[in-house]
Amino acid sequence: MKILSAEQLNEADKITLENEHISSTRLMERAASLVFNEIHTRLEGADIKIKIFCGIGNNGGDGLVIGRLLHKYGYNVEVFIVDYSDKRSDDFLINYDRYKKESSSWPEVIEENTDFPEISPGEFVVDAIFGIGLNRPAKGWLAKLLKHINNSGAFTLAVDMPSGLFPNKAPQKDATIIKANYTLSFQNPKLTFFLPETMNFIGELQILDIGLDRDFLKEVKAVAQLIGKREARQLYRPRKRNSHKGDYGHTLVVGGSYGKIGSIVLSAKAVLRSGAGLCSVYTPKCGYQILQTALPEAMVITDKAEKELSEIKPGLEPDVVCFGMGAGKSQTTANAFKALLEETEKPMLIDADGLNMISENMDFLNALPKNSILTPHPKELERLIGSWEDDFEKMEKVKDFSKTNDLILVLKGSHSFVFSEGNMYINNSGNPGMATAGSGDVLSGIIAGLMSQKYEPLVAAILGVYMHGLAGDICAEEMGVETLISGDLCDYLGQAFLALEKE
Ligand SMILES: NC(=O)C1=CN([C@@H]2O[C@H](COP(=O)(O)OP(=O)(O)OC[C@H]3O[C@@H](n4cnc5c(N)ncnc54)[C@H](O)[C@@H]3O)[C@@H](O)[C@H]2O)[C@@H](O)CC1
Ligand SMILES: [K+]
Repeated sequence: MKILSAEQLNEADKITLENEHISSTRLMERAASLVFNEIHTRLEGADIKIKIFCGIGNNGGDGLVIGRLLHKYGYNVEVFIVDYSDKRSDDFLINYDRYKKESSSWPEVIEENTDFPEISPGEFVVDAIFGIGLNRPAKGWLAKLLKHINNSGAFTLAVDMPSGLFPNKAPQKDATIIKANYTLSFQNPKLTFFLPETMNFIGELQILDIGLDRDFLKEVKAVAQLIGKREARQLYRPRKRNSHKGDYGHTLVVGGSYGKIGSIVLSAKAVLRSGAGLCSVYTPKCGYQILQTALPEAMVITDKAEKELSEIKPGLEPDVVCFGMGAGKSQTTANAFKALLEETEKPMLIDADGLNMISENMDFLNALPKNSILTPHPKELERLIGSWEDDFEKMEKVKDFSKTNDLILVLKGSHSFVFSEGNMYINNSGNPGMATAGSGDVLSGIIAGLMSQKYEPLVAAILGVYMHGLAGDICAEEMGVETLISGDLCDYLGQAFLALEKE
C-alpha cells in the first residue's frame, strides 16, 4: 500500500472532485460516514457517552458529520467546537449548520478561557481537531485541551490522524499530541504512523478507502511502500515441482567467534528454513563441534585460527555470502573481512560486526559488491552514518547513504525499513516479542537464504523482513511475546510460508 504525503492526498482529493463531478461536501459526507459506520458497528447502539472534539477545518467538518449521524442513530453524543481560529473551512461551516438544524442540541464552543468539559475514563472521545492540515505545533490552551483529553483515560478515536501529529514531518520534541487508542485514517497511511518517535500516538490503525481517484493513486509516486501480506505474496515465488537442491542455491554464512557461535547457528538455520538448497558455515575452529551438533544440515569449514576469523578461504563458490554475525572486530578479522570483500563479486549480506568493521574502516564500502545488503539496527546505523536530529532526517540520510553507495539498507526496528535507489519500503509484520537476542541473526539468514534462491537482493530484503515478522507474529500468538526467542522464529518460518500462501 502506498504511503502518501498531505500534499498528494490534497491533490487526490481535488482530482476526485473534478473527475467525479462531486462537491467537497459530498466527499466529506462519504469519508465521515465510513467513520460513523465503523463506530456504529462496534458500539451497536451502546449507551456510552461520546464526546466529539471538532476543529474548524475539514477534520472538524468530518467530526460534525460523525456527530450528526451518531445523533440520528440515537447515541448519547456531545459535540464541542474547538474554536482556535476564525478561518473556518467552507465544509466545516456547511456541516456546522446542518448539525444545528438536524440535531436537538447545539455544539458547545471551547475557546481560550472556557472550562474544558469533564471526561471520565469510561467515555468515548472522537478527536477531530486537526488532520493532515496541521501546519504548526498546537500551543497554549489548545495544547492544554489535548493534554486534558489524554489525561482523561477515555478511549480515544482519532479521525484521519491524532491531532498534533504532522503527516510528513517530525513533531517538536516537547509537542503535545493526542495519544489515540485507535486511528481511522483516510485512503492511505501517512509516514509518521510508522516512525519510532511517533508510532505510539496512533494506537491501532485502520485505513478507510474513501474512493479517491484510482488512476491518480496508481500513478502517484509513493513516499514509501507499506509491505503487508498482499505485497509480500506478490513477491513470493512458489517452488516448481520438478526441481532439486541446486536450484535453490548455496549460501555461505561467515562469522562466529569464541562465545558467539550461537549467532551463526541461528543464521544458518534460518538460511535452510527459508529454503536455500545448501548452507555452508565458515567459522573459527571452536565453532566446529557446536555447529555440527546443533545443525547437522549445514556443512562446516573452519578457519585455521581457534577463536576468531583470521583468513576466509572456504574453497567453494557460494551464490551468496552472509557475513558478520558474532564475528568480533579484531584487526585480524577486519583484515580477513577486507580480503573477502575484495574477492567477492556477487551481492553479499553484511550484518552485526561486519557493519561495525565497515564503520571503523569506511573505505571497505568501496570494496562491497554493488547491490549488497546491510542490515543495521539503529545503533549500528548511527556508527555508519552519524547521528540525526529526528526520524525524518534519519530517513533522508539513510536514503542518501544507500543511493550513494549502491547498496540496499535494511534498518531494523518495530517497523523495519528497506532502502534502495532512493525508495523506501516499510514492513508491517512483527511484534515486540521479536526484540530478543539473535533475532537479527535469523533475519540475516532468511534474507541470504532467499538471495541464494535467486530472488533479486531488493526482493529478498523486503520479503525476508516480512517473513521474519510474520513468523514472529504466528509465534507470539501461540506462546506470547515474552517467551518468544530467536530460535522459535526459525521454527515458525514454515508456518509463515504456509500463511503467506493462504488467502
Ligand atoms: N484530503 C482529502 O481527501 C479529504 C480530507 N478530509 C479531511 O480534511 C482534513 C484536512 O482538512 P484541512 O486541510 O482543513 O486541515 P485540518 O482540519 O487538519 O486543520 C486545518 C486548520 O487548522 C489550522 N492550523 C493548523 N495547525 C494549527 C495550529 N497548530 N494551531 C492553530 N491552527 C492550526 C490551519 O491553518 C487550518 O485552518 C483531513 O485530515 C480529513 O480529516 C475529509 O473530509 C475527506 C477527504
Ligand atoms: K484528528
